[in-house]
Amino acid sequence: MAAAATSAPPDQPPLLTVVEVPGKGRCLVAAQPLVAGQVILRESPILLYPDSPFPYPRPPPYCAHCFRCFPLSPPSILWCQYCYGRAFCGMSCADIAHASSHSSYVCRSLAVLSRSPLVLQLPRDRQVQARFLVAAYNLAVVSPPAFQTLLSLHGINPPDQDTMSTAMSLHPLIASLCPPPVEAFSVELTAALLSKDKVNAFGLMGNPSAYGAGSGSPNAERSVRAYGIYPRASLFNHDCLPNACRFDYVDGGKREVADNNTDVIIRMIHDVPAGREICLSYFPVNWSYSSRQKRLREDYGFVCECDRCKIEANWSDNENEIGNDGDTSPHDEMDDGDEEEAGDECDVEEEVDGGNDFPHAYFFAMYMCERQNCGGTLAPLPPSPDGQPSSTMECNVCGLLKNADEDLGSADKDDMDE
Ligand SMILES: C[S@@+](CC[C@H](N)C(=O)[O-])C[C@H]1O[C@@H](n2cnc3c(N)ncnc32)[C@H](O)[C@@H]1O
Repeated sequence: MAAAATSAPPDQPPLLTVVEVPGKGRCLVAAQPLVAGQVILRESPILLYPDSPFPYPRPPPYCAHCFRCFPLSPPSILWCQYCYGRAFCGMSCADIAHASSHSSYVCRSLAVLSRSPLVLQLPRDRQVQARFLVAAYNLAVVSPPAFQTLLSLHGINPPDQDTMSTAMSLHPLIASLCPPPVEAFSVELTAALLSKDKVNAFGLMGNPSAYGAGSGSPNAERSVRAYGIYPRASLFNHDCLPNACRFDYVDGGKREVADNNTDVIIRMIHDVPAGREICLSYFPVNWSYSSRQKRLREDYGFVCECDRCKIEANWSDNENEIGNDGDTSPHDEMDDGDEEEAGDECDVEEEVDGGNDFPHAYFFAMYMCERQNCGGTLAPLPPSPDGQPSSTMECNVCGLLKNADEDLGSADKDDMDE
């Protein structure tokens, strides 16, 4: 086992240690006891790209740099003066973007791709993958060290058939329309990048767009707005009963302020002792055993042997398929979850009542969001500065706040923060 400390404030001991475990690769392990609600990692992305097909939607729903929703009125939108294919919420975002995520390479590429009939007839997922490839090759130009970091992340090697065929279809398109100025630009590199994206991208949840479907409705659901690559957060392995979960607050903070609103924040769900591996769930925790196993095998290349899977492997098919009503639209913890491929739900209430063969009933009762079709996980808000634990639980998908037995509603969060 090789170990290396993760970064922490210089004057404080590290919270997490990287450990190499055969069969799992790198794992993040608690370097000291960690408590419920504790923020164990806050990290900015090295790469971000929108979850939207071509062409860029008009009116644009969010800033192409900070990904915050444009305000309803008056919409202060600044179009890129070169391609008119991207809009920013002000000079500050536009200036930063032109030096990074919207460089002249991206500007030219997106302008061409947005008008290409070949691209426009691709399935939506492929178009989003084309956006990822442009963003990834751009990273090689604007930040070679960050590109090397991207390449150092885990990927399925050799890439699976699906990734290889995506690479074969997108690579020539990107090569012929706008070849990126990158050494080693090849279909193999394109496939490797797509594989890193599949395994490591986190979906950033936005509030409903000011212009989009459901706008203005208090019941409108949050949905994935963009994807980000976060190198340290990518080291968390999966467990079907995670002890930590991720949060993001894309629409939070002040517009035009570099306040890292696209950071990912990992918080502890409950206390763990030093030495315990810290894991996230790569998709909603209420997926059935067969859906979880399928996703992990096909997209992440491993067979899950966590404690929960060991128990559920012995359940009858009927028990595993409980709650298969087919109308779920869960949002993945790490990515958007291909809603059409979303897993069957396990009917939690039935299993909680069921008793002995469901030892993880407590987890579901305590840490699953109760809102229908949400699928989010609850973690306490961070402890107070003097270390007092918070009794308020927050859902990492819909933002629901719940205090012991009474719901506070997400609208009350700002009051509580003050
Ligand atoms: C996001 S990466 C996590 C970090 C990774 N272990 C590494 O070395 O970089 C996801 C990959 O980690 C491995 N992995 C994650 N959870 C695992 C688990 N519970 N059992 C075995 N392998 C796992 C799989 O190879 C998966 O594709």
